[in-house]
Amino acid sequence: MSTHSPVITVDGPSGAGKGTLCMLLADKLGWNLLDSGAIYRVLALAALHHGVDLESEDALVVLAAHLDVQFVAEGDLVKVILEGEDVSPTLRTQDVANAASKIAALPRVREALLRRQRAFSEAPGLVADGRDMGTVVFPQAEVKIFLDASAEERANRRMNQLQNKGIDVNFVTLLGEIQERDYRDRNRAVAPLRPADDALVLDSTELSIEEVTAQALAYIEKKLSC
Ligand SMILES: Nc1ncnc2c1ncn2[C@@H]1O[C@H](COP(=O)(O)OP(=O)(O)O)[C@@H](O)[C@H]1O
Ligand SMILES: Nc1ccn([C@@H]2O[C@H](COP(=O)(O)OP(=O)(O)O)[C@@H](O)[C@H]2O)c(=O)n1
Repeated sequence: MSTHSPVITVDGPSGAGKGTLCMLLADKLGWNLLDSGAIYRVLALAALHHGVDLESEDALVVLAAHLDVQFVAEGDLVKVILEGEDVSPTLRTQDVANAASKIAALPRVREALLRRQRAFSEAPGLVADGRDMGTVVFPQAEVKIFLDASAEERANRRMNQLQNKGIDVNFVTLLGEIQERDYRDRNRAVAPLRPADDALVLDSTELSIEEVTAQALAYIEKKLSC
């Protein structure tokens, strides 16, 4: 018999702080964590490795069905192993992000990845980070948060993040890429980026990570005690 485990979804555009918030929430609650963007990124990387055309939906669906990926927790970090190789550093590059956003617009690719994402929902609970967690993947989730911030602030955060890793980036290029990805994510025909009707919309433009976490935790406490 399958038992029901609670789910908290955090959706929003790139650089809004979803990954940061989800990691803190999963840690604080002792719940499982799903970084659904990593699944789209890993499929994009597999396509690039195997020379699969990013517009070939048929080939991508086959690749998705046979995707050999493992997420291995190591302390605070999650190592991503694709076909036996640790691809964690490559996975976070802008090239892979842009490729992920292209394949994510294909309906049958999204369909092929649904079961893999839902399998993360296990006791004692799940914190799910993505674009369509509250609208499509876990529409029954007990708590839904949509985390947003201005495009400029998100590009700034991403630039600092990349610079801290020693990667030199140009703010204007980064902002352009983020806006292009936002546009594709918000306007695709299937599972577009949007807040679920029952989501709390949190604008983090003027908020610190601590303030966002405190507001999210207060909302979660209220929703889970109902
Ligand atoms: N509220 C915030 N204020 C300032 N920086 C933030 C905030 N939230 C996250 N960050 C930083 O912004 C960067 C992007 O955050 P991340 O959690 O990866 O965003 P997302 O998962 O939405 O793309 C990280 O370096 C993170 O430390
Ligand atoms: N649930 C999800 C998660 C990611 N994605 C796609 O995958 C891309 C990479 O997602 P990500 O969450 O790793 O990206 P960032 O927010 O970290 O920049 C996004 O731009 C989306 O196009 C999606 O379509 N649906």
